Amino acid sequence: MGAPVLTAAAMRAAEQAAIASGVPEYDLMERAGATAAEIVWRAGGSRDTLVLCGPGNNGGDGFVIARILRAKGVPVRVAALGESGTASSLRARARWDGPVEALHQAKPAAQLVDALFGTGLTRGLADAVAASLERLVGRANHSYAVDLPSGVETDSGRLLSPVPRFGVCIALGALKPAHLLYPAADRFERLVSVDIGIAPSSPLHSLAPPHLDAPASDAHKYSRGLVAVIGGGMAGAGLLASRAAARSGAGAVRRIVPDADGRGPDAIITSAAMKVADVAKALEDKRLSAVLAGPGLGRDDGAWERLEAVLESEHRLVLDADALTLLADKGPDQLPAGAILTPHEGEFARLFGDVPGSKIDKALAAAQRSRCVLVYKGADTVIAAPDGKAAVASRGSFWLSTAGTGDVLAGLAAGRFAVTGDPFRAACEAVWLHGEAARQAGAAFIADDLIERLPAAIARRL
Ligand SMILES: NC(=O)C1=CN([C@@H]2O[C@H](COP(=O)(O)OP(=O)(O)OC[C@H]3O[C@@H](n4cnc5c(N)ncnc54)[C@H](OP(=O)(O)O)[C@@H]3O)[C@@H](O)[C@H]2O)[C@@H](O)CC1
Ligand SMILES: [K+]
Repeated sequence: MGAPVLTAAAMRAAEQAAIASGVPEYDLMERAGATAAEIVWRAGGSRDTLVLCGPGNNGGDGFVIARILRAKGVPVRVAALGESGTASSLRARARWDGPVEALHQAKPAAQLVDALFGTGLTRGLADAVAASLERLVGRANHSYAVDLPSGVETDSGRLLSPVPRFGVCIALGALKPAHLLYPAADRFERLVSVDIGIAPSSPLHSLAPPHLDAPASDAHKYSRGLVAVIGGGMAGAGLLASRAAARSGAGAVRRIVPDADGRGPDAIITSAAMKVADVAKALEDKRLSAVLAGPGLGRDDGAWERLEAVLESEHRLVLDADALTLLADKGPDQLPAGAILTPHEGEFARLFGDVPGSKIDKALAAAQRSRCVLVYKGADTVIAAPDGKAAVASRGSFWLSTAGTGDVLAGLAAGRFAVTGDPFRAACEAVWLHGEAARQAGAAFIADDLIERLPAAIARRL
């Protein structure tokens, strides 16, 4: 499992649990401030520093940071937004024995620490405050956001007012959704998560590198998983998916297509299934461990009939692309429980409509409603299971925004589903391997390049 991700409310509950177990709230603030100060000091030594402090506990952290940096000999100034309004922040402010400037009058410094707002932000910053923050971050050579960049909504990652881009974001105690969801996740270059002595637990995690197994000594192609990819008119997309499935660690891949076109590597068996009855017959093979439908399937009546045969087959299913569009048209109630669905934003909206909440909330609601594992794709990808657990993959390569990468992901998901038999685990493994293949491929790659990188990505996790 990756690092736990806590909403603002879950974070408050974790904080309350720590307080109930005997750790005073102010001790948490001192720990948070000391840990953040250590990070700033290690990177910046005695650079001229300006700390911006807000009215709540985020601001309290800022006063602790300022005090500790100053004690280390760092030239520190503090600029505050109004008075401190919580018991702990008042205490932290009282221990700062330097002057406090008004935010709008503060002069820039080489190093800027933003402790204006954290998880308690309830609305966008006033224009003048947002402008001061933008000006001071823009003039600093090094900038740090304490817990969150001020202006981002903790649970959704939305920007409630303009937010400048920071060098480092120091997540206190646990990750929050805004550390992983865009656009907030793009408001800092580097994310550091620090322990402040609370024990966060959550059904929501950042996506962790998977632990994969090499085949056992008695493995054979069927025991390792036989994948069928149901193709249609657009052979290329189905081929990309088939080739990704073939390099996913599964034992064998069959392409079931209208015409035996002779394309693809020799290791992939292509069977011609002209009629729906032929598709249904091909799906009668009990050795099939997972079936993928969608990439290149088409959207005409013939495609729908082939998809119906897939839905009736009772295999483990991965549904992507055209399959999702067809299901959105024909009625999402026909979504087969237990499948993996891999919609991008448009497909998600067509299938489930306007679901309220953050991207994580939307994915979880859709998973619950469909009783499927959702891989809600994008620059941030949310993998959600019907039982309420979710993983968020973020901060990967933006070069993945190119044709065919979705087909590769779908093929990978089918392959890993065939190997593991567990849809959530398979989806997490597929998303991680996809991201790792992109990382290895570097820049300006095409979807085919990702497939070539999959064996090395898998080898890293054995
Ligand atoms: N959880 C933990 O374990 C620990 C948490 N810690 C730290 O506490 C932080 C959370 O602190 P917090 O709850 O006091 O909220 P915070 O972000 O400081 O702001 C709230 C204040 O701002 C106000 N306000 C809101 N929006 C506004 C706006 N647009 N413009 C102007 N004002 C606005 C709001 O008042 P309101 O007007 O909404 O009534 C309230 O006064 C967290 O991020 C972390 O840094 C650590 O110290 C230790 C352990
Ligand atoms: K902040």
